[in-house]
Amino acid sequence: MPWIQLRLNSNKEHAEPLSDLLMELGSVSITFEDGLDTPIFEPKLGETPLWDSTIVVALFDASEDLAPVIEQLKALPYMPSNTEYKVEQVEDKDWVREWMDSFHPIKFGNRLWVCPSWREAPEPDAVNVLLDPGLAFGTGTHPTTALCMEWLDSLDLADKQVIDFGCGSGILAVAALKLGAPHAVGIDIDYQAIDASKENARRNGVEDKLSLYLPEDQPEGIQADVLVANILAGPLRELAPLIATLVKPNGVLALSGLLNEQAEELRSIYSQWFEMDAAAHKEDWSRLTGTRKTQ
Ligand SMILES: C[S@@+](CC[C@H](N)C(=O)[O-])C[C@H]1O[C@@H](n2cnc3c(N)ncnc32)[C@H](O)[C@@H]1O
Repeated sequence: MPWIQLRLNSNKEHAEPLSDLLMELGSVSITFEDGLDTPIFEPKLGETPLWDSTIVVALFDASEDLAPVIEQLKALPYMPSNTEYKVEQVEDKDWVREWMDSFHPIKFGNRLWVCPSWREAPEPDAVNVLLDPGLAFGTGTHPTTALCMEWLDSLDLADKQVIDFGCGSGILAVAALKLGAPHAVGIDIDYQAIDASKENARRNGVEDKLSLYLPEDQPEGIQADVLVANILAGPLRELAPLIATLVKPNGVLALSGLLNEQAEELRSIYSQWFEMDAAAHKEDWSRLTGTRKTQ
């Protein structure tokens, strides 16, 4: 179906009421874009923080006449008189198909591959994780995930219990299981991540070896030989004492999701419980690893 979109500049205060009005006026979807390249890195779950300069983009069926819509917007008391109302044709594409075409197998370290579930594995005898991320984060294309996958690939996971804290699509837990870990626990605050992880474990034939929990359901006293947490600096800072208790003495951990400038602070916090190694970097992102002290 062909589409048109109306694009206009707004701000933090007015973007939401404008969005509500545009939906009432027939828009089928609204997107907010950053008007001034001021990225928001760590929004809380369920929150949609907006930028001081927010571009509102409203999608309409191409048969809609946008002139009366624009007239109603112009009449709003808070709409600046110099607002530009840009009407654009939207190229008609199969967006799911487009995304699927752009997602290719990726190799991490020496033996580990992530293959989209709809593609053939380039090395059938390698350790292949078949993945469909669904609505959850974790395709392997992001540097924070890649840093964790490379670390897992470098470990001998035979006999090792693994915790994937912030499991998203389950990519790290499933990779650990396919690399030989006998059991893994995935924990995430987002139930869509729990669903996606379950499905990816099933797709890879390791569902019997993966236990998944929302944090409130996590059993007391669980501990792992290997813990990987790719969840951004804020939660890693807040959860440090808890994460430390989840790792056995002499167990190892990897922390990812840190910007390079955040690594030193996190390294110092986790040094209370872990002998920390030098950070590894990929683009703007760092990974910290360490070994749990025995006391
Ligand atoms: C960056 S994604 C990582 C997903 C996947 N592990 C990967 O490496 O690609 C972070 C995940 O952590 C989850 N998360 C964020 N804060 C959390 C918390 N306090 N406890 C558990 N999970 C959390 C998010 O819901 C999200 O799925």
